[in-house]
Amino acid sequence: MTSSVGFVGYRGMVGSVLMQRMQDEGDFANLDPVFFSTSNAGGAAPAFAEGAPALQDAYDLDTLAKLPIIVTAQGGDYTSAVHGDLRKRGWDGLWIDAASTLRMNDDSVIVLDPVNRNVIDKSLGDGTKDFVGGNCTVSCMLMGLGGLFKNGLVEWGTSMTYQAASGGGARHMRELLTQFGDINNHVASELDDPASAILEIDRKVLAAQRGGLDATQFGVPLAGSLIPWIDSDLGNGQSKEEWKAGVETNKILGNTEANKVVVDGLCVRIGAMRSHSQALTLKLTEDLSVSEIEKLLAEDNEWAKVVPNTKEATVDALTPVAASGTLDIPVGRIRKLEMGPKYISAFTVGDQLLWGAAEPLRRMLAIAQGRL
Ligand SMILES: NC(=O)C1=CN([C@@H]2O[C@H](COP(=O)(O)OP(=O)(O)OC[C@H]3O[C@@H](n4cnc5c(N)ncnc54)[C@H](OP(=O)(O)O)[C@@H]3O)[C@@H](O)[C@H]2O)C=CC1
Ligand SMILES: N[C@@H](CC(=O)OP(=O)(O)O)C(=O)O
Repeated sequence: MTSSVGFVGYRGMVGSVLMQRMQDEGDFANLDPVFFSTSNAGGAAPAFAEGAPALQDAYDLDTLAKLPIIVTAQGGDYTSAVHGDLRKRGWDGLWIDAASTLRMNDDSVIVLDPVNRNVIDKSLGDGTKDFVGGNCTVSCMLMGLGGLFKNGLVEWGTSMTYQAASGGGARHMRELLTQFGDINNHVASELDDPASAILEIDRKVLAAQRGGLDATQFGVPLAGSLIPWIDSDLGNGQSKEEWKAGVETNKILGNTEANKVVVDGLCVRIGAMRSHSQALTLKLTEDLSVSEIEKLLAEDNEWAKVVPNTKEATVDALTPVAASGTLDIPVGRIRKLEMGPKYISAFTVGDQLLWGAAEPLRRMLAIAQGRL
């Protein structure tokens, strides 16, 4: 039996990845989609959804309230504007959301079913109605390192991230590419001349970065540089993105104050396109061998791909270029650190639009409909 599902934000960047994954998996055969728009109510539904009604007004609570399930990738402002009012009028459908707005509410669950299917199933049984995708960095880390976190083998962890431009949105990705192009244009003639002096090229690049690049989205140049701060300043030296690592990891795992794992580190924006990477230092609760650790990680879920800790395998398979556009979460650079037998390093990469955003929502919808 099919049921109606409302989709808000279907044409945005995260929404488009979600729609593509749903088409790839044949999900639309199992539901009657109703598409919403904040800007084009009455317009045509997307071509891939044959027979779907015209676009509905995403702020029309009467229409939204008729649906048993709403999936939104429209963003936090939309969630804030609509979710509370819908609930106030008694709507008790399932709200599946990509935005962070509701994530840390007591009555919401952060969804990442390969890691916390038990938490999801229990909360569905208990009547939870709000299911929210996790922060992209946290979700990608837990997909790669689930075998350690889920088995209670991590005493604490620190993650140093290398986050892609896509985390800011589509305009940020465009800005990065424009900056790369502008930098190249500044030194194109020198690059064409093999005899030109590299220090002169470097001087011109720096001059462009310091004054000649459009940095409207990121605020400062990203191309050929990096930005060691992501999201807002919490006022205690920590960025909001860094705070999410600890609180969301523990909420996803269903940990309590008694068994909470401390996770903290620095979050850094780099000039990658859509895959977030992170270098981790973990203190384990046991002295496990590297091969035992690799086995636990590889066997935890079908997407975690252990990369042997060799130079060749690492540069080939453990990069944003290798991971982007795939559901694989490569995890490598696993070795014992000099600090002692319980201290290990790891490096993991994941497409932040897939496991970092769209895929957990797609799978939550399938779980809610009893298809997964
Ligand atoms: N970017 C990311 O990495 C992640 C984002 N998220 C969450 O998802 C939310 C949406 O993010 P994202 O998909 O990047 O946002 P986008 O800006 O790509 O899309 C959001 C909305 O903008 C409107 N829009 C206006 N102009 C265009 C256009 N030219 N093309 C497409 N859409 C347009 C659409 O609404 P309409 O059709 O109604 O006009 C669309 O649904 C975020 O706010 C965040 O809460 C979560 C995890 C990761
Ligand atoms: N903050 C993330 C992207 C994101 O949307 O995160 P969240 O879903 O936690 O707001 C980044 O910039 O890479």
